[in-house]
Amino acid sequence: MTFTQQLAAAWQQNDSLLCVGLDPDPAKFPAHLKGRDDAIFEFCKSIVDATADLVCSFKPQIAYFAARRAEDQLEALIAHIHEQHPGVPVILDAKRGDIGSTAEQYAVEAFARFQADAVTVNPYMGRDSVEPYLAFPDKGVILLCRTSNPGGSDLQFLETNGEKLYEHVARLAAEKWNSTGQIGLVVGATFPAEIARVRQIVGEMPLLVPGIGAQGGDVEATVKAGRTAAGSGLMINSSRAILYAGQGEDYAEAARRAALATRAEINQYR
Ligand SMILES: O=c1ccn([C@@H]2O[C@H](COP(=O)(O)O)[C@@H](O)[C@H]2O)c(=O)[nH]1
Repeated sequence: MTFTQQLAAAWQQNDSLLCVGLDPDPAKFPAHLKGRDDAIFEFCKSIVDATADLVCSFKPQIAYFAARRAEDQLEALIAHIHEQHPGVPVILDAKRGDIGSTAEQYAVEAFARFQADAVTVNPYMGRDSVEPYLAFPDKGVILLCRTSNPGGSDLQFLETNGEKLYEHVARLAAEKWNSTGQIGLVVGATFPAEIARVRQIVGEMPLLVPGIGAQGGDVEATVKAGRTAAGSGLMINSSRAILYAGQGEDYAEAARRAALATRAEINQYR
């Protein structure tokens, strides 16, 4: 099954457009996990097991694992998701971007080493920097388009040939680079008008939308701007607001409650 097919099945199976982001920060872990060698894996595994029936995808952010020399725990976590929750696709948030020969190695890292179903990629270096990921035909490639951070406007809002750079990225992705149907785009929930514009340009293409929860993006505006005619098309990411909904030993139950509430809020506007 391809990433796109898996995602469509998860949208339906779990009645969910929610993507839970796995950004494990040991400083925020409950006391009973602190000091354990496998704390990152254990923390994320409990969150995954408590929310897997409520999400359309999981999105581990590689920096949180690499910063702690915990890539082995990331590998184990993704393997756990595939074994225990096989319908839920994993998007590795790595935001890679480099010349083709190096991109080939990044693609192997994401898809062969970590066994991710999709990876985030920075398209700034152009088509040949994206192609090595597309050589893995079952995998998704999610390009940064209009990011959720305020500084994203510094470059993404520059005018080029009568349109903004993020619009150009969306158009390139939809009209020139996506002949295999593997591409999706990142568009921040903090900019609903731009989500609507991107949806206009790219048709039904899946959009990964971070920025609700801790970054304050408006759920109603996000869903209304980005949903497809079928009421899906979105992976709306929330990381900190779900992961750290509780601080005690019952943190996974608190995460489940937060995920349930977020899914319900999203579904209200589909
Ligand atoms: O434009 C972007 C692209 C990626 N991210 C990532 O999403 C999560 C957001 O975490 P929250 O805790 O829900 O704010 C994080 O991993 C970012 O690296 C983004 O926020 N914006």
